[in-house]
Amino acid sequence: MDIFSRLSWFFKQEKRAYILGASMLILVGLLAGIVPMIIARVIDEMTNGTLTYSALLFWVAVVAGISLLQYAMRYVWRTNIFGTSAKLEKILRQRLFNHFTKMDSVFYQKYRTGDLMAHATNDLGSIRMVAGGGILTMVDSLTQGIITLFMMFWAVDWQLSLMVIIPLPVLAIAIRFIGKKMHFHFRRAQEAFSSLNDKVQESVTGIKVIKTFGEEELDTIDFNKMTANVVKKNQSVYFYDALFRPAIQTIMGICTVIGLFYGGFLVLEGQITVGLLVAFLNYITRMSWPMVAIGRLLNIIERGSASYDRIMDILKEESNILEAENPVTTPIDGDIQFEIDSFTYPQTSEVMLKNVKFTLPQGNTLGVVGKTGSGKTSIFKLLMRDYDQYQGRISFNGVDMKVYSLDTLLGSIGYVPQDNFLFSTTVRDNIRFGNPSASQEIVEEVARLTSVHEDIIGFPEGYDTMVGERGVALSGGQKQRISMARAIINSPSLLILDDSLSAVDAKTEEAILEGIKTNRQDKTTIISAHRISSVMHADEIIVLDNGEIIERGTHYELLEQNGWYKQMYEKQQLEALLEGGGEQ
Ligand SMILES: Nc1ncnc2c1ncn2[C@@H]1O[C@H](COP(=O)(O)OP(=O)(O)OP(=O)(O)O)[C@@H](O)[C@H]1O
Repeated sequence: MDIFSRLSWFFKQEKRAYILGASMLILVGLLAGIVPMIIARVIDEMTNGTLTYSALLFWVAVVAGISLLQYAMRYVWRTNIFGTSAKLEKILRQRLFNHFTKMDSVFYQKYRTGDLMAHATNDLGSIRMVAGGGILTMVDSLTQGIITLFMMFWAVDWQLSLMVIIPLPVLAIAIRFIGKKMHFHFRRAQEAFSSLNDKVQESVTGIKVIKTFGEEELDTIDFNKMTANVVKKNQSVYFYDALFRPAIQTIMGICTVIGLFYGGFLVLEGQITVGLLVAFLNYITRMSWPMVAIGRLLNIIERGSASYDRIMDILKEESNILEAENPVTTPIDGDIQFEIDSFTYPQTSEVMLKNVKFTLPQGNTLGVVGKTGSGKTSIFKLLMRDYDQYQGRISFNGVDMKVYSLDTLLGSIGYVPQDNFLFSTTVRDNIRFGNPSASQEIVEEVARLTSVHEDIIGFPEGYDTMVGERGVALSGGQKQRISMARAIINSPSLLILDDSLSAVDAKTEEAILEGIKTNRQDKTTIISAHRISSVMHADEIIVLDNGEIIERGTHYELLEQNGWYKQMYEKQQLEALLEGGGEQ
């Protein structure tokens, strides 16, 4: 029941709808409670021989009128209670989504995407059930139970009523027991089903890999095992489900037998009329719903509480990246000063960046090279404030980056990640994602700059071609170049190309770098790459190894240092020659 008080903020906010809905429910219950008494009266008049045609028509009209009235009232309570509960789901979903957009990398490392999706769907659905079906079940069963018991005790016979309700507590206990078992098995069946879902998703996404390894058969066996498991778990649910209704019917049957036996006796004794006995038997059948409802309500509450806890736990999570009190919102520009003494990823112990320091004057280009895992992307993550817990300082134009508002900071940086991601929309909208009102001319201009325009006009529908979630219809190089165009369209003060040229050939790479250079004369660019040709024209190049700068300088200075850079350069030159590309 605690969940109702925890949701009281919502019930207060929507009290009008709930009061109206609950009032209608109570009225429907009251009217339903009257009908058996009308039937009793008609039967008694029949048995007494006092029933006239007009009286019969009158009572039929009354019952029909009650049914119509109930129809209208049921419509009102449904729209009010169920309609309002959908609002709660919407409010929580918005809060959750808003929260997701504010959270930092640490949060996304802690929670798996699949789990977050499940919270945003299943958990919110369970909470909505509390505010909809839960409230309905509680008010309706209480009303129906109280009204029915009242009519049985007051309008029929209290002794007869007492005799009949004796088995009801047994029913309540049985329902609770079976309900608990069902809930337990239902949860296990759900878990099995969600694992099956994950499996299908993974298999479909990785189907190419599965096929190339010839693992279809094993994958199918795996899938069949999981399906069998889902069936097994569901069978347990059906087992208890099969006990549920018969248990209710049996106990209600016992109640009816007692009612008929003792009620018949009272009729013979002349203590109650036949009509009242019929009404009484009708009331007995009406008692089964409140019994069922107790079990159902407890289930709804249990699930809703667990879901509410999970959602609140997520909402309680705070981002480690906090906005400054009075953040600077003027666009960032000027020289970049990157002075990191040390940086360690949260939940790890190894220092990732050690003494990485560089100054990048506005308009210059910095090249970052180094072995895989040497820390190149880590530098970019810090520049984009993915992590704050480092020793050192990063400043733009002498102002600590933490002073800028996050929107300003990130709005001034164009980032092209290694694993470029395209949205499921047209090529055009992907390119102008950061500037939806950009004209076709501007879109084409940046597409030319990143050498992808010719490719796009060759697509079936040109710039209107739809791109799948991961751009399945496009080559890796095309995806890279579209992602680059998307980053460039806003002329960001700082452009970061994180190994973004790896899937394009040497000639295209040269054209793109040349385009960027002429287009971004007074803007700053950082390029990380495994191919030396991507960075050799930079104003400064740093070579990272194990999170430390081991060499730095211009291309020619680095060649003179005769270290890792020179070795890599010569190796790559040789490879290019062997491939027939020769000196670029
Ligand atoms: N979120 C994280 N938590 C813990 N360790 C991380 C995290 N992200 C990266 N690392 C580790 O930091 C190291 C450097 O990774 P980084 O991505 O900066 O390397 P990189 O030089 O960009 O590599 P590559 O050239 O392969 O892209 C790696 O050992 C990686 O495992």
